[in-house]
Amino acid sequence: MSNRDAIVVENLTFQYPDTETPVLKNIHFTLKEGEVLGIIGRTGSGKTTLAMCLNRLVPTVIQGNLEGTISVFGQDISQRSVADMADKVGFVFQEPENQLSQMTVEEEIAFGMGNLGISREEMKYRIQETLKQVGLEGFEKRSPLALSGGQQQRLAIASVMAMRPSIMIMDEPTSMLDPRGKNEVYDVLRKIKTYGMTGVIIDHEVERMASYCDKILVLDDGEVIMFGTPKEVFSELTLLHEMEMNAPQVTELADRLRKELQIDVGSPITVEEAVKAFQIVSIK
Ligand SMILES: Nc1ncnc2c1ncn2[C@@H]1O[C@H](COP(=O)(O)OP(=O)(O)OP(=O)(O)O)[C@@H](O)[C@H]1O
Repeated sequence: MSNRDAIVVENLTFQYPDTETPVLKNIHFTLKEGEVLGIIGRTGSGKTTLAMCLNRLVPTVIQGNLEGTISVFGQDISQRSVADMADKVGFVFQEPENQLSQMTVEEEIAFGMGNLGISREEMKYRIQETLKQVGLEGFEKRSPLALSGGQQQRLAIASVMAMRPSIMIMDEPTSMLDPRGKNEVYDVLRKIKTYGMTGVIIDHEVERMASYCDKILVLDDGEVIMFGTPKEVFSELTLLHEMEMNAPQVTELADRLRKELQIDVGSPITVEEAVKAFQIVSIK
């Protein structure tokens, strides 16, 4: 992992024009290049607004009063337009149909690149490359509307990846999908991560986030309540429960085993960690 700061957010406060109080309050965090940040929090806590501040959708398209600074790879983005940010910060939305607008899969991937002035040859190369990365080779001539939900979301991811942004933001990319679709998308995200992608993902899937994310940020009523590794954040069960959130089920189970049966297996956050912890306890 690189030591370069990818995103630095300092004193970020944002208020929509028609609300009485800010929806984001004095937010601070730093994300290193190659890290993936997971943002969690109950509904209305400000997750989407925060994500949209990072690519300037807020406050340039969705307006309001923004204070504080956001730097992307050392550059203050306060004077940038959304178009200006497109090749630096890619955004994948919750509902793929809203993002897909073209007649064929290859046209869909070419569409975003078209705005960046990329040559035809390079576009052809990138279409093949990204289709391979998301497991949609052979689908070039298909209509995006004829794909399954998981395939559509992978196409939406491919069309953002083809623009080669340094940072990918994904706002609940699996919330509209069934378990199979969710698995397909996370399999792709894991693969992309191995290329050193810097990412920000909003999701309610704490099990998947525990193993996928490097850092977790917990938002509540516009404030950062916790920021740390998944282990640090998901070990704070009392705090999470106060905010009506849960840790991964294995962490919840370990907590109940300790409290109700006095069996201490620590605080595993993934099934793999839990299995190891149980092995140690059963050997003892
Ligand atoms: N354009 C807008 N104008 C005024 N208020 C807004 C606007 N968009 C969002 N809000 C309000 O800002 C708060 C934060 O909304 P936001 O969508 O960022 O939260 P969220 O954590 O992403 O929620 P969810 O999990 O439901 O998607 C909410 O109270 C919401 O009603």
